[in-house]
Amino acid sequence: MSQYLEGQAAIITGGMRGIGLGIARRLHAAGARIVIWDLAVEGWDSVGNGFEPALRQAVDVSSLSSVQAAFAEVLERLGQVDILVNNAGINGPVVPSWEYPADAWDKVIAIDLNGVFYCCRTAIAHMRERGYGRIVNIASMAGKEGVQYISAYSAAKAGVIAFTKAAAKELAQDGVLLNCVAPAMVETPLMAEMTQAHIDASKAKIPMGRFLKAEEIANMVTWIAGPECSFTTGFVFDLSGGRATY
Ligand SMILES: NC(=O)c1ccc[n+]([C@@H]2O[C@H](COP(=O)([O-])OP(=O)(O)OC[C@H]3O[C@@H](n4cnc5c(N)ncnc54)[C@H](O)[C@@H]3O)[C@@H](O)[C@H]2O)c1
Ligand SMILES: CC(C)C1=CC=C(C(=O)O)[C@@H](O)[C@H]1O
Repeated sequence: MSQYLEGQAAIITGGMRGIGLGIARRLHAAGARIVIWDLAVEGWDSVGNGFEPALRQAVDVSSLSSVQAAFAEVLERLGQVDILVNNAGINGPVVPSWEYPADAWDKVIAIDLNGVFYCCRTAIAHMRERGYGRIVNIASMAGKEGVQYISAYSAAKAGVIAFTKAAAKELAQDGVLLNCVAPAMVETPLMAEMTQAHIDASKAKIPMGRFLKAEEIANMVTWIAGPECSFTTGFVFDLSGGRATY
């Protein structure tokens, strides 16, 4: 029996660690050829990570030219892109919005929102031509609810959700499906940037009473990224342990 994503080519941004690495590992196990995009891609540990990507590229998703150059190389090397997972992201300062430094705000929006747009814009042209594509954007519960003291992050993730819905409607008849996932907290280096008080408060909101695991996101993303997800586009799939039921 063939694997779910046999032979498909998948780009995962921010794939060197954390949630992105978990998604890359799971898509690889489903048969996909993996392209890792991250700011730095040295020091890949094939044994520890459990697989070898087809390609690793140093890409800054907040730079359209960096994204376009890397995408062109992927097409040269792999011939196609079936799946794009926009996972790269940063948190930024944990401060009240009226004290939020403007340059830090711009950086969070540049990576967490503009980066998703740049990668989608670049991949969509190719996917439309082929009449097939699956894009999964990693948003956050913070984008649905708005979380205090991380206003730029919350705004960027809300933007990712709205962008996904808008573009999904534009592409609904082209075979290119865009969806988001909205995870609650996962224990990664990004979470460690929050204050302990915020981490505790976030956990307290989760009826299941525990943090989410990267593997749980990866399992959901794998289905959304494949052909069995055929009549759902522009949707926000929650991973919230019962926190969000709307
Ligand atoms: N950890 C959580 O609790 C949580 C919850 C919900 C959503 N998310 C989202 O999941 C995604 C991954 O988060 P994580 O916890 O694994 O974070 P992480 O910090 O562990 O990993 C993020 C990766 O993105 C890369 N990256 C950062 N800026 C980049 C750029 N400009 N270009 C390319 N790569 C860049 C980093 O180098 C890193 O490898 C993020 O979008 C985050 O917002 C995380
Ligand atoms: C910044 C990041 C680790 C983050 C903050 C808040 C969350 C929440 O659920 O309230 C998380 O989902 C996560 O995105």
